[in-house]
Amino acid sequence: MPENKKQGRCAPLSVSQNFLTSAVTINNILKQTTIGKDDHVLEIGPGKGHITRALLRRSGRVTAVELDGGLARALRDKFAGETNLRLVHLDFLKYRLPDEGGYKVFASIPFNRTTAILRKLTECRNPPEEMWLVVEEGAAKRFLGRPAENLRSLLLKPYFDMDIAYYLPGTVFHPKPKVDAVLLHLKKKQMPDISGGDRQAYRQFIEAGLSGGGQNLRRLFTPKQLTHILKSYGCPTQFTPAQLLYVQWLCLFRCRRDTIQR
Ligand SMILES: C[S@@+](CC[C@H](N)C(=O)[O-])C[C@H]1O[C@@H](n2cnc3c(N)ncnc32)[C@H](O)[C@@H]1O
Repeated sequence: MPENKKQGRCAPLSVSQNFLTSAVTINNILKQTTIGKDDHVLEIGPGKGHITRALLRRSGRVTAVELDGGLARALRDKFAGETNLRLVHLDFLKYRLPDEGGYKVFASIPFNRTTAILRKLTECRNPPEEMWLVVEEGAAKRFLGRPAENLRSLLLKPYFDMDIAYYLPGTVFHPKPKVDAVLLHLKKKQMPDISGGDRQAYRQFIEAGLSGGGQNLRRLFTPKQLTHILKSYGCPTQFTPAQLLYVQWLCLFRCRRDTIQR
């Protein structure tokens, strides 16, 4: 089922309208970033424009994509004459990201669209150099592979360094959401751990390896190979996929790829 759909319908916009209005909080979280006057920043879901205003002060130019018609109209009025701002009234999932050139993303995004938004940003042809996304704390931990690696964390880690840059209690939002939020930071790796040519094979390896409780992973290697690899890379000999760390998955993938190529 598509991430944003429940019983075939998109979740209503109203379920994710938690606005960050405090200028102090917004400035505190912006201080965690590298955003400066040379940067083009993409904001997803500007809402009432509190973050947009702070981004305009700090960056070179801002593109803000808002789905809600009423908010988009109010933003046009609020920022009339602002030449460094491009406002787009559109579903971000349908927005065409820049094909080339560097850009950064800073956004307090709708929690119910987190995975779809992150996939769009990280799986496109020209991902942002850096992203700071206000997301639900639980979701951020899953992307970081805490407490255990999972499909999403393992597909992100070859290409992005990730960390939690700031913790935001629910009380800083209006209305207060049911969960706490964090500022998730992703930085594109200059040298990805997986080359473009291996991307598809890596994805298939991870998908196969995570299913079947470790049996599928074992079937990809001879028992001798597996014993050797597990020992060399410090993996437990009786493992479940959830016990393996990202670096161990990476080593297993490389061994498998080299065996096939030999
Ligand atoms: C959690 S609110 C945050 C608003 C604002 N950034 C703030 O922090 O005050 C999410 C915003 O994203 C907008 N939004 C929801 N889904 C969207 C989508 N698919 N594309 C663009 N904007 C979306 C909502 O209308 C809302 O303005």
